[in-house]
Amino acid sequence: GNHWGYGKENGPDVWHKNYPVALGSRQSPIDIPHQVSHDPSLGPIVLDYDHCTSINICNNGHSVVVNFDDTDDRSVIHGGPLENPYRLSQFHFHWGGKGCDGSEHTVAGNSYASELHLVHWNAVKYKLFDHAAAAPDGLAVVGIFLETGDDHRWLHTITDAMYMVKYKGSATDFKGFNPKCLLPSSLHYWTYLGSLTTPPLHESVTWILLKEPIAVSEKQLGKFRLLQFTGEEEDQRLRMENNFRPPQPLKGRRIRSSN
Ligand SMILES: CC#CCNS(=O)(=O)c1cc(S(N)(=O)=O)ccc1C(=O)O
Ligand SMILES: [Zn+2]
Repeated sequence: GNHWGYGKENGPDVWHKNYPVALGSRQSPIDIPHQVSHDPSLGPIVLDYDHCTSINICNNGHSVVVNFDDTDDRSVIHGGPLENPYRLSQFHFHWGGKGCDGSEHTVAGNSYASELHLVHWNAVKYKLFDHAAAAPDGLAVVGIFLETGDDHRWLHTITDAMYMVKYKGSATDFKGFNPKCLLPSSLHYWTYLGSLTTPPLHESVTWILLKEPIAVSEKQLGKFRLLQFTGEEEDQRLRMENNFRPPQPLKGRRIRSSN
């Protein structure tokens, strides 16, 4: 059928036909304006990833995803706007085409080359990820902007594995990767209540966007674009790029800044 994607016929502008919440009141991504209210009561965000266990890296036809064992609390984030610890489930990226930007959130109207999303779920309140993913306080996604510059010394482990997951539906072992190595030096952040940026677009995400981008090289970004939206058996070979949803209406929401 007409599965959702990022093309002309199945892209963000028509997602609302199958996912009416696309027109809802807390959709993501958004543009972060110049002036955001600084909330002194917002504490630091804490990422406890020391015992995290990555399992595999896969191409789900929309992005490249690294999945984690989230059967216990070995890697969680807490603090900041969160009332519970949230368990790391997976991380993935959104990016543009050659020379074009591809972040989802924008800052004062400016896009970055790419955006990394670390997806966490509230396993204190919800038994299953899917339950949390549909609950207003179910998910917490940390967003990190990628800008082009020097090579990122740790991103190589991910870009080097991409030739193994070129086609939709492919996966390969990817153990022992700790995403702490992808964090910028500052954990200052913006936070607001939003949604998944892909269908089902559930309004279940507390977004925590780090202000400081990380630098990756054009060469490393180029390896993302070797991935394909399509499966090995499909005759259409669609390069995986521009897999980002544009900013959505703020609809009166408050965005808070940590400091
Ligand atoms: C039910 C359900 C669900 C959502 N799954 S996800 O949170 O891992 C996710 C989150 C996001 S994002 N861009 O909103 O963080 C994108 C894609 C996915 C995904 O299905 O792979
Ligand atoms: Zn995402």
